[in-house]
Amino acid sequence: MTLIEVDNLTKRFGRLTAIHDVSFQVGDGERIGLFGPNGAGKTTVLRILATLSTPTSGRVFIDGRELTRDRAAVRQQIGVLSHETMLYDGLTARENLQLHARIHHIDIDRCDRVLELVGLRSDGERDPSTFSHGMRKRLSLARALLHEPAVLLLDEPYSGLDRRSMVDFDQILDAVGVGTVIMVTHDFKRGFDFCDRALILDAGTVSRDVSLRSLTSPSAFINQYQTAIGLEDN
Ligand SMILES: Nc1ncnc2c1ncn2[C@@H]1O[C@H](COP(=O)(O)OP(=O)(O)OP(=O)(O)O)[C@@H](O)[C@H]1O
Repeated sequence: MTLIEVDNLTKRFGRLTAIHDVSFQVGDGERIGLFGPNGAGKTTVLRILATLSTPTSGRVFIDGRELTRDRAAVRQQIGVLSHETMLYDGLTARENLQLHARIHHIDIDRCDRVLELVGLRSDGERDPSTFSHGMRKRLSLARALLHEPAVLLLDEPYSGLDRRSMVDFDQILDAVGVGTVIMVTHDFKRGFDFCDRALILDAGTVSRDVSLRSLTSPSAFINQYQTAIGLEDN
């Protein structure tokens, strides 16, 4: 079943066309990686899906609802982990979640449940400013998961994480069981391991749609990536 449908999405910033005529579909339960060189338009696509940016033209449907018309309903369906951790220092980790829960009318009991899920239950009384980068990222993930979204949008979730923390992060996502994930990443190995499919963007368009499950190794994917973005093999 198709959960997300992206139709001919274009976004212009003044005279710059960041993405042009981007179309793809995402099935319920699919994990999609958005790959591409710097400036290819990955974050622009993700921000539109996250309702943080409005497309110049084109449409996005999530579970049959058109994103710009039904923004509030769409927001119920998505959880977003962006570059900025969006945490309030000065509040404890638990209070950060409780504030978010109150604003969005989410059962307050969910806060301890998600703290547990991301392995921070015993750190709930700490101020996140005292957390490591990996812990802050996990707390942000907890916040994104509070309302039990059907779709998780992740912008470079592995950046700044060491190998151990990356593995922990993937294990948390597996344990949480969020069905549908779209992640922007420059990490071929982790993206290959985690995602079912890769969309390779180049200069604002989808250059290639790759089924990762049909490939045997990350290097096979990297070969396809290099061809898709016009890089010669050396
Ligand atoms: N708010 C903005 N105002 C003007 N130009 C923007 C804005 N946001 C993005 N752009 C431009 O749109 C293009 C696509 O940017 P985007 O951030 O989507 O690329 P990206 O693939 O995510 O790149 P990176 O891998 O470097 O994060 C770039 O040329 C960028 O400079």
